[in-house]
Amino acid sequence: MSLMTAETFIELRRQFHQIPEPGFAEVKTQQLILSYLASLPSHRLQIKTWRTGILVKVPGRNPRRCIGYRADMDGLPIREETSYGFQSRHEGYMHACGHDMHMAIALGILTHFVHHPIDDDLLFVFQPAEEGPGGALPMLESEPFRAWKPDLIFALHIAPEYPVGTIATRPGILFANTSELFIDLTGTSGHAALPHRANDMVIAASQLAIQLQSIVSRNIDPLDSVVLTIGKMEAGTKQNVIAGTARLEGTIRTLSAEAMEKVKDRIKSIVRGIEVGFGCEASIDWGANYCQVYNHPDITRAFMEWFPSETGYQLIKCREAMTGEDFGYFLSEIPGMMFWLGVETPYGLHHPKIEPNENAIPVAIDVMTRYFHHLSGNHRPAQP
Ligand SMILES: CC(=O)N[C@@H](CCC[C@H](N)C(=O)O)C(=O)O
Repeated sequence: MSLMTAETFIELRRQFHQIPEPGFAEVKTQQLILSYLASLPSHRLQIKTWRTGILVKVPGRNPRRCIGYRADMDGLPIREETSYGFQSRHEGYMHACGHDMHMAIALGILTHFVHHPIDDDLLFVFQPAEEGPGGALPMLESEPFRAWKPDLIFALHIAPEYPVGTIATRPGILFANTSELFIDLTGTSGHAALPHRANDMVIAASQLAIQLQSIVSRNIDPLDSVVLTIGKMEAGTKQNVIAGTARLEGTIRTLSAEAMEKVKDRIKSIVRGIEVGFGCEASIDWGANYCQVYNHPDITRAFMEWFPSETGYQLIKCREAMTGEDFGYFLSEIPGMMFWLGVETPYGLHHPKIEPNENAIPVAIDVMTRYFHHLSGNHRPAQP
């Protein structure tokens, strides 16, 4: 792609980066996408909105089928610590999972096909709330999506650990099953000097956090992959008051649905034990649950065979990752695949200092425009 075009989408990414919004509140993000779309020839696009998401159809010349491409839209409640001159303007929120890159790439691919139509229809899906509570499932079930349901669907996710010019994927499971986890404990608060008249939830929560870690090491077959992370713990109100309440927030990741059930059963038993042992009350909320991302084996193998022969980029056959992605819901109904896009940066996903290499944006646009021309059996023009 030409340098000028690459700069357009890098600039758009920077604009998205400054307005990260939580799931189903992507109001400015939706507006920015709609204003960009308004700059394109309107007769080449059909647009529908669904909540804060957007569906854009680019009609083909002689469609046999519809090829879908999805980008997620939401940011994370993380305080940004990058060195960027275009940092988040939304205090306490950040695009720390690359969704700003994902949207810019989707608009780059879309723009190419507005100017260079292929035979097949294309559907671009801008999906809200990937980080939670999960926009993919309700969007998939929505009337606007059902009316335009594609026959195939693709998506990518940035990968800090791979160099720019590299992609990684695999047939079958790419990402794990996930379940959020919220546990509330209620005891009795009291004076810090009179522990015998209170029921301390700091101690109960600490015990619980440690006991939960025994599930993976003692209850799961060592040959299965499971992660249980408590990412946030809160208790009490002041240093000299015994805490009457505590809350643990976390996430569970498994490569099989059976392991997920087993982990949840064990959590219920351990939480019951804490209730009995500490004489407190506990409640569990499983929050948002995502199914695994399962890449269609034939489609993925075909992509992996095509990729090295038709692009100058490097392909890695990677292992499964314990990250989650509600794109798995699209793949549970529509054949397709997802891949990692190398953005080479020392900080990982969800880190406040992550600075993905923006040169990956034209790489991804180049790969996907080439691939959609190939899928549609149409020659791609030399200059996009
Ligand atoms: C790619 C990525 O980082 N995705 C998120 C998905 C979050 C799912 C849900 N909110 C949870 O925490 O279980 C991830 O954390 O893997």
